Amino acid sequence: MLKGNMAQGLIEVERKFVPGPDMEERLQELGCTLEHRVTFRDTYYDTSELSLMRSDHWLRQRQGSGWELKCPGVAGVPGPHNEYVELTSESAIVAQLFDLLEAEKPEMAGVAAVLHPLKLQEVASFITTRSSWKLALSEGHEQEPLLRVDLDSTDFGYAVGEVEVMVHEKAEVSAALEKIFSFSRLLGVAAQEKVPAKLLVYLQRFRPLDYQRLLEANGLSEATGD
Ligand SMILES: Cc1ncc(C[n+]2csc(CCOP(=O)(O)OP(=O)(O)OP(=O)(O)O)c2C)c(N)n1
Ligand SMILES: [Mg+2]
Repeated sequence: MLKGNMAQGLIEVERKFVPGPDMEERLQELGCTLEHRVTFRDTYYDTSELSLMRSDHWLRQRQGSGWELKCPGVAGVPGPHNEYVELTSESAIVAQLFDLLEAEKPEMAGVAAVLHPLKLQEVASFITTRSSWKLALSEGHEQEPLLRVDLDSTDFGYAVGEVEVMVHEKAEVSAALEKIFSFSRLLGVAAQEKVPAKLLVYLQRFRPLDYQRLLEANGLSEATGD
């Protein structure tokens, strides 16, 4: 489906966890430094049949950073983590959308211009307040991909953390997973802990019929723990 990831987008390898009350202190003890605190709105789009989400593709516009399409990853390592290719170039996103939705691709268009012809509508919109942490690198390891931790809380009262490494190639995924798992252990995250994405909790609460549809489509039965 996707060819070289270098040109197309980065691979996000991540693991979510339930943040405890003293998580920020714990991160500092473990050598993390605060990068920033930000607040942004995410708006997700799909067809009325949820064609994108049902095939594990997630299209959103994030306030301040533009369009993004997360596509299922390529390494296929099973476990309590996620691996997605993130497309952020509008032309790559548009090309992928037309591919997925089997429509005739226009010569040139931005994502906003193709929403209507592809029958893509807003399905969720919520605000996240995030603190972003990064693990300070030891000397001589400048080449290594950075480990990041985000602590998120949403305007609908859900909090989730994630330990994340971005890599360029499939071959780097397993090393990234090692890092994520060993750091998660230090954070005290239970080995098989599975924590739902903000969007899935949003859909379950506010669009239960859509949520049900998603569950039926791709076995997300454990997504929000019921
Ligand atoms: C059980 C289960 N969980 C998640 C998924 C995938 N999924 C569900 S919603 C979804 C889209 C949202 O992804 P997420 O990482 O939760 O977003 P966020 O942390 O806000 O963005 P970032 O800043 O990291 O880019 C995905 C990939 C799945 N298929 N199954
Ligand atoms: Mg994430």
